[in-house]
Amino acid sequence: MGSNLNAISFGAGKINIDDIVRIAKSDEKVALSKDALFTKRIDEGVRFLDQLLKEEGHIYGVTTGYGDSCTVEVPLDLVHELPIHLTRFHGCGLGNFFSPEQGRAILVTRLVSLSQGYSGVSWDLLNLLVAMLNNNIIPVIPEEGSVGASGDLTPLSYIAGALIGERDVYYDNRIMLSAEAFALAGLVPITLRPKEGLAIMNGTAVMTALACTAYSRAEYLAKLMTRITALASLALKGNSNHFDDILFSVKPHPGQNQIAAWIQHDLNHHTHPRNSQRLQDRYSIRCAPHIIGVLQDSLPWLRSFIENELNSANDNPIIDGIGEHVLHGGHFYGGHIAMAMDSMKTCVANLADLADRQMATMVDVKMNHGLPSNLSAAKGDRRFINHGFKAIQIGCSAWTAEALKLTMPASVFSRSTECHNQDKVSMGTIAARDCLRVLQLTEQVAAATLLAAVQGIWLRIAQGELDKSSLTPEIHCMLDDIGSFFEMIDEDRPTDKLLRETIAYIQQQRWTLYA
Ligand SMILES: N[C@@H](Cc1ccc(O)cc1)C(=O)O
Repeated sequence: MGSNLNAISFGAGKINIDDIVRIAKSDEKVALSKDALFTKRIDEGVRFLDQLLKEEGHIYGVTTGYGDSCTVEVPLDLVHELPIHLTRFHGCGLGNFFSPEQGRAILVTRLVSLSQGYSGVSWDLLNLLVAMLNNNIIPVIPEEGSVGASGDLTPLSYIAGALIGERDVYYDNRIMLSAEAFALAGLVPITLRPKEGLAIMNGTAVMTALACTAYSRAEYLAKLMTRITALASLALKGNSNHFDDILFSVKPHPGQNQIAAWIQHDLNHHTHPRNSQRLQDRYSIRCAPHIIGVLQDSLPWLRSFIENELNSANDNPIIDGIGEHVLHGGHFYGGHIAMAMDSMKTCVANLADLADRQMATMVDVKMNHGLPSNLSAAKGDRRFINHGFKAIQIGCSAWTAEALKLTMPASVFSRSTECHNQDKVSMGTIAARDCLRVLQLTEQVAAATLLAAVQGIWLRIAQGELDKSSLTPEIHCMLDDIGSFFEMIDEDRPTDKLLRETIAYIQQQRWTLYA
C-alpha cells in the first residue's frame, strides 16, 4: 500500500472523474495519503467513537437499530453484532451484476468518501479497501435494490459483506467467496467496528461511480457526434456555411460555439458568404451544434455535480473526531447525481435521435443528393438484389426509440419507504443505470451512422463529386483508420460483428478527437 510510490493517494487533495475512470479500467495501484491532517482525522474519529461509547454508551446506528428502528436500544453485549446484521439483512440485491470494471469504480469511489475522514472508520478498514483494489479483489454487486437516498445501502452491503469474508468477489478471472480470495492473496477479513457497517453502506458510491463512467462516455460522444456530423455533411454535399464562425458569434453559448467551430474546421470552411445561393440543409445537419451543444454546455455543471459528490463525506452520522461532534443529517441523499444522470440521459438520447435522423437522410434517395439507395455500393445488375444499409437504418430506429423511451426522469419517482423514515428518496442509482443504457444505445446508433457516413464519402469520391485533397488531415486519418477494419458494403452481408467492433472502438475512445 504505502510502498506504491507511484500510486494515486487518497485522503488529501481532490479526486476527479478521470481518476475514477482510469482506476476502474486498469489495475492502477492506490494508496492512502501520509498527510498529517488526514492521519489525525482518522485517528481522532476512531478515538472519539471509542470514548463516546465508554462515557455515554449511546450513539445512533452504533447502539441503536437503523433508520426507523433508531428508537430500539441495543444491549451493549450485542452492539458488536449490529454491523454484521446490517450487511446481512441488506444482502437482498437483485438483477444483473455490475461488471468487474464497474465494481472497481464503486470500490474506489467509496474509498474517496471514507478517506475524507468524517466517517469514524479505522485504518484496518481503509487498508483492506486499498488492498482489495491493489489485488483486484472486486465485490460482485447486484444492480438493483437501491432507492439512492439511504445511500446505496443494498448494493454497498456487498462491499461490507466482502470485507468480512462473506460475499462473492471477482478474483483471478473467477467468482469466489471473498474469504477464499483474501486467503489466496494473503489478506485477512476484518471485523467491522461499531459504525463501520453504516459508514460503508450509508452513501452514494454506486450512483456516483456510475456517473463518473457515464460522464466520460458522454463527453466523448459529444465529440464523436460532432465528427459524424461533419462526415455526414460531406457525404450529403451539405452546406458548410451553416457552421460559420460569424454566424455563431451572435449566439453565445460557448459549448455550442465550440461544436460549430469543430465542424467548420472539419469541413475546411474558411470563407464567409456575402449572400449565399446554397440551400439550407435539414435540421439534423444545420442544427447539429445546437443539439450537441446542449450536452457540451452541460458538461461543466454535470462535472461539478459529480465531482462534488465524489469528494464528499456522504454517510450518516458524520463523525468529526477532532472537534468531537456526532452530526446527524442526510448526506446519503443522492439528489445531485439523480439530476445529473436524468439530465445527461436526456442530452445523450438527443444525440441518438440526431444520428438517427442523419442516417435516415443519407439512405434515402429523396434526401441524399444523389447517393445510391440505402448507400449500397453494388453496381450494375447487382443493384437489384442488394440492400446496403437498409436493415442497419431500421436498427437505428429501434435503438433510438429505446433510448428516447428511457429518458423518463427517475428522480421524480420518489417512494416513501422504510416505515416512512425514508419518505423522500433520490432514485439516483436508477437514473445512473438508465443513463448508462441510453449511452450504450446511443453509441450503437453512432457506430452505425459513422459507418454510413464513411461509406457515403467513399461513394461520393467514387462518383467524382468530392475531391479527396479537399479533406483535412484529421478527416483523412480517420477515414484511413476506419478503412482498416471496414470494407464498403456492396454485396449484402451480416454486419453485426462489424457494428460490435465499431461500438467497442467508440467505448475505447479509439479516435483522438479535437485534441
Ligand atoms: N440511512 C439511514 C440508516 C439506515 C440504514 C439501514 C437501513 O435499513 C435503514 C436506514 C440513516 O442514516 O438515517
